[in-house]
Amino acid sequence: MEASLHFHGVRIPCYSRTPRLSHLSSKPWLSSVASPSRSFHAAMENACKGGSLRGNSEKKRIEAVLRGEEEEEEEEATESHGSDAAPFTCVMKFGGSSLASAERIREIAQLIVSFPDEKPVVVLSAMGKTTNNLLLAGEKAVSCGVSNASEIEELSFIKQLHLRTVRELGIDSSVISAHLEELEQLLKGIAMMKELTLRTRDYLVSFGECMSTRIFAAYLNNIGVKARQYDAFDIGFITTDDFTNADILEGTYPSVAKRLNDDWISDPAIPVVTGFLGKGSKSCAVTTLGRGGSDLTATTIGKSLGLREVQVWKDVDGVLTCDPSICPDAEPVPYLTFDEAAELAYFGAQVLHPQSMRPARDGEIPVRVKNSYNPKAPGTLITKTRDMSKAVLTSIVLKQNVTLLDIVSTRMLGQVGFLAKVFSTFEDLGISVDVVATSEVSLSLTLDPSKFWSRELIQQELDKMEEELEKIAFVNLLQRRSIISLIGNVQYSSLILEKAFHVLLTNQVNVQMISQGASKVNISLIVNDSEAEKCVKALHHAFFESDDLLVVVLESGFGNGSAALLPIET
Ligand SMILES: Nc1ncnc2c1ncn2[C@@H]1O[C@H](COP(=O)(O)OP(=O)(O)O)[C@@H](O)[C@H]1O
Ligand SMILES: N[C@@H](CC(=O)OP(=O)(O)O)C(=O)O
Repeated sequence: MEASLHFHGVRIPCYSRTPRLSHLSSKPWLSSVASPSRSFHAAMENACKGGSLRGNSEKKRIEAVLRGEEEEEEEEATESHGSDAAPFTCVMKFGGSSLASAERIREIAQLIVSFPDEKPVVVLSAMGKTTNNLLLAGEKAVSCGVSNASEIEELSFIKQLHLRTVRELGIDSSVISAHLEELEQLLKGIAMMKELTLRTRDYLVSFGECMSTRIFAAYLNNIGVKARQYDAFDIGFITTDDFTNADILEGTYPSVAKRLNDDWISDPAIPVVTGFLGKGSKSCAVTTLGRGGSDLTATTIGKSLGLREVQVWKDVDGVLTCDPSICPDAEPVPYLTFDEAAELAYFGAQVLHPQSMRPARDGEIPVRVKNSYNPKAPGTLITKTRDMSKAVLTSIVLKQNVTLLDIVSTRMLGQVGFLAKVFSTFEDLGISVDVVATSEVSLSLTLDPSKFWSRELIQQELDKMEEELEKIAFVNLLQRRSIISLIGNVQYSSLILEKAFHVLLTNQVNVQMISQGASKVNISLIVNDSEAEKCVKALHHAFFESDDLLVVVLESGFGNGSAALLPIET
């Protein structure tokens, strides 16, 4: 007997390759899925010239949106996504780990149709480790010579993975063949130029998401679920021009809502959108939102459409009490607030993109972190508030390889404007500060060089910063430090600190700086890199795995629990 599922009220057969939703529209969808967008081709032609995605008219349109001159259109868009007839219910975002092979893609497609009441917008990352491979291929291309560019190992790997996947899914390879050819041309261009600018790097990695979404949309159509592929840079994702780490601009929200709603109204089909990508507002070139940026794409669409929920599907059972590669016994955390999740992500938990909570918090759109390998697991639900009365510690996060800076004023006590001068130096140099502890004449702070500096320039940037600060202070720069962040309810800070310092003392670790942020969800401890993992393991054991300390782990079942620790009533 043929297995079947119901989706949007329509019965569809599992793994059938015959489209069954033709009554939803008279437009032949598959043909447009199969051909890469024209703007993409135009961009490819420009790639080695460092060209942009669109011509002048597009640039003018973006500028007009940014100036607010398309307000009428924006208002309409906002109205339409707020109405009862809103076509979409949620975003379902799948990361690279969920899309590693044809088999995984089949499972994800089945997972999507197994929620018949959902009308999702699907956001996808690149398949498996494709982004890493694209970056490696780009780096190799810089020095390998034009004649060797086609032989780069990572290029062969990317080609094999994508061609094998389309073959195994029964999709025509034309869906991605133009992209694969143009990717090879781009690598030859990089080899010829012997340089890989940040702008070209973004363009290079965009191939990953552009191909995965085309494959997935074609597969959905093949099994009878009508789908439409979108490149985010073509549907209104407007960003700053900070290549490799761009910020989403406000104009994105109404533009994306309008495009997705309008398309659905004229021809209903599940949108399959590239994660991680945008279009620079000035350059009109492809930008990326920073590693792991598809989470941000998902929450941006969630806010843009005012959806009920954003689901981010990973390869773990939700946000865990610690990075499982450090603590294999880490447990899922059932509930988090946006603030907790944002701190956790910002201070290094790879599971969520650091900026991804911002649109969700602004739009009050709940975010659910789920496991695509274990869909029945409840996952983690992230909302604006949660019952914090019993929550003490939620998660432990480690951020390694940070720089600690001790700055002591050369002037006497009471010097006015010392802190202002220090921070204006950072501002002038474009340096981001993470954790700060201060007295009147001295301060300690941590810098995260990986965020703002290209690797080759770190030392020059640090030297410049020292030179500037030494005009007003004694400066001591300490590298290879780690921030251990204790995320939870800082109302219980004495309990958390008492326990944490007991663990650190037992392990003979000296804390070099401590900071409790105004967010009331994070206490940060700075230790040497070399001791950091040992500390995290010991802290996790004490807070989450041990029952001999003065704690009891509350039931952490989804629905009534919280991953909390409480003092035992004595
Ligand atoms: N606190 C944490 N909770 C859950 N996962 C974490 C945590 N810290 C680090 N991770 C890592 O994050 C990974 C999931 O994030 P990511 O690789 O970005 O997923 P995807 O590519 O599917 O979006 C997990 O495999 C896990 O190893
Ligand atoms: N593919 C991009 C964007 C992304 O979000 O990936 P993932 O969801 O697999 O972390 C990256 O690897 O950074």
